[in-house]
Amino acid sequence: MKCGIVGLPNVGKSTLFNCLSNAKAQSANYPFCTIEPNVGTVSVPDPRLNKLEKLVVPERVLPAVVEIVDIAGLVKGASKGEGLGNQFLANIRETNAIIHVLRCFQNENITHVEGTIDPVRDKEIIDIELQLKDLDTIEKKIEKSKKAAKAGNKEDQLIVSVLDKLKSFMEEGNNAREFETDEISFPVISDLQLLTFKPILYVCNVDEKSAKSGNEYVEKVKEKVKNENAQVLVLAAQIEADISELETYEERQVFLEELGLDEPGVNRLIRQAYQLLNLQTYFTAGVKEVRAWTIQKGWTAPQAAGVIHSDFEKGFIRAEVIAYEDFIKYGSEQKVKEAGKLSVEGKEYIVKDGDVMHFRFNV
Ligand SMILES: Nc1ncnc2c1ncn2[C@@H]1O[C@H](COP(=O)(O)OP(=O)(O)OP(=O)(O)O)[C@@H](O)[C@H]1O
Ligand SMILES: [Mg+2]
Repeated sequence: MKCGIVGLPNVGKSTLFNCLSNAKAQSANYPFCTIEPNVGTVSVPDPRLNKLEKLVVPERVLPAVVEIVDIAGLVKGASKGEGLGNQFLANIRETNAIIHVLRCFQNENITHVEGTIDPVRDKEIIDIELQLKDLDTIEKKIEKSKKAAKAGNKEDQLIVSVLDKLKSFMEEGNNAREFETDEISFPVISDLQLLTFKPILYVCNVDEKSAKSGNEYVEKVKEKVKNENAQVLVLAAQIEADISELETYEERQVFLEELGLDEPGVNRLIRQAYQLLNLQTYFTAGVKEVRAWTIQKGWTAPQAAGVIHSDFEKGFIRAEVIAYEDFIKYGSEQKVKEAGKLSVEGKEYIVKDGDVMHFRFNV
C-alpha cells in the first residue's frame, strides 16, 4: 500500500516526507531538488495498541505501516513529457493514493515556479496534467476495444460506452474520481489505473502561525474542492520537520503546544491516509508480541491471516476472534473466554476493525 506525495516543484513535498518518514529526503529551496522518488515507511499511530500493550505486557509492540513515496515536482506540460513528466507520472501511477501538497505560505525567500502564491491555480495546473495523461490512457483503451466491439464483443462494447462517457466528462476539466460510477462502470474504470481516479488528500502547507487554524489560502482550497469528495488537511511542514528532529518526546510536545497543537499534524495525516487507502487494522496479542496488521476493508479471515504468512491463508482452519472493546473490558484473553465473548469464526468471516485475532491452521 503506497501513498504518493505530489505537487508543483518547491512546495514542500520532501519537507513533508521528512516529517513523516524515518527515511530522509533532500529538501532545498530550488525546483526539482527531487528527481528519483524517495521511499519511506511510516508507522500508523494507534492508541488502541498502547492499551493492548498495557494489558498484555509483551516483549515488543509493532504498529501498522504505510509506505510513502516523495515524487518529483510536476510542471505544466508534464503530460507531454515536459520536465521529465512521463517518468514522474509513471511514479504516480504506481501508488494507491495521492497526497497533493499545496503551497499555502508566503515567504519571499522560497521560490515559487509560478511567481505568486495561489494554491487553487497550482492545484489546477497539476489536475490538468494528470487529466491529460488520463485522457491519453482512455483514448488508447477506446481505440483498442473499438475493433472488437464492432465485431460484436459484448464486453468491449460495454468498455467503449463507459469510456466514451468518462472521456466527455473529463474533457470538461473534471477528475475521474468525480465521475459517478455503478457496479458496471466501476470495474471498467478502475482497471485503467487512472491517475485522477486515485483517492486524494490535499495538504495545505502553511506557515507556523497558521498551523492551528489555517489561513485565507486554505479557505480558498476548501471552497474549491468541496464537491470533490476529497479531504483537506492543514499542516505546517517546515516547523513540523524541525520539531521531528528534536530528541525527546517532551521537547517535541513543548514546541507543538506553542503551535497550539496537541499532536503532530503528520499523525492526523497518517490516519487519514490510512482511511484514504480503505485500510483497517486487526491485532494479534501474545506475550511475545502485540502487533497491528493492515488489511483492506471487507477482507475475510483467511485473507487477513495471509498477511501474516501465506501458509496461514492456505492452511486456514478457523479464527478465534475477540472484539477490541471486549478485550479492554475484560482485560485478558482468559477473562474474555470465561465471559463467553470469544467467538470462533470460519472462512467466511469478514474481519472487523480492531478485532484481536488468533488463527488456527495446518500446513
Ligand atoms: N511551510 C513552510 N514554510 C516555509 N518554508 C517551507 C515550508 N515548507 C517547505 N519550505 C521550504 O521550501 C523549500 C522547498 O521544500 P522541498 O524541498 O520540501 O520542496 P519539494 O516540493 O520537495 O521540491 P522539489 O519538487 O524541487 O523536490 C525548502 O527550502 C523548504 O525548507
Ligand atoms: Mg522534493
